[in-house]
Amino acid sequence: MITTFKGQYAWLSNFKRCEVFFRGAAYTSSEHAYMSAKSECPDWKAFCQDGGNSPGRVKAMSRRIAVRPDWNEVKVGVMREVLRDKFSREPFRSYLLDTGNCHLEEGNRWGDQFWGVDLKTGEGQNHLGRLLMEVRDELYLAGQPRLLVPILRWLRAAQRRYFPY
Ligand SMILES: Nc1nc(O)c(N)c(N[C@@H]2O[C@H](COP(=O)(O)O)[C@@H](O)[C@H]2O)n1
Repeated sequence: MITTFKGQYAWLSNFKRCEVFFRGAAYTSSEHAYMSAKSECPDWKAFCQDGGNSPGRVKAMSRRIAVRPDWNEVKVGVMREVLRDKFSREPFRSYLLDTGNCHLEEGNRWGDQFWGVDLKTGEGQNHLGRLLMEVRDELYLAGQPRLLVPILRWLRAAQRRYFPY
């Protein structure tokens, strides 16, 4: 079970610098790309595309902008799209596949119970970890014979549920 995206698993964090192409633009982390979708304002897009702004600064500034009204409905889809791009490329593709079928969750101390799991309370919906496992399954299943895909998908989900290590 991987329960924190730090140290040897820091590459799973959205704050890890990497190349991401998202909706026609290049970004220097999945956090930059994800945050860019919070607003269609050209100044905001430019701010997110500027690799000189750290992921933490982009996240902090996103609290000060007028976020699109339907953000809560679309944000999981945006994150899925961003992660698919990040992990389509090496070395991240291989790093993710090499985690096998291990359970992934971003344990955190910044109180995020939506994307991760709050280490103080043990509570959290773990949407980031769930999306990472979904993208990993897609990459894994893409290399398998098509006829076996439904069975393998079911087996992987069952294995994660009963043997998360
Ligand atoms: N503060 C902080 N430090 C990190 O190291 C993180 N990985 C994150 N998490 C990311 O923050 C994003 C959520 O932002 P919203 O709450 O949707 O505005 C998401 O990318 C998390 O992975 N935060």
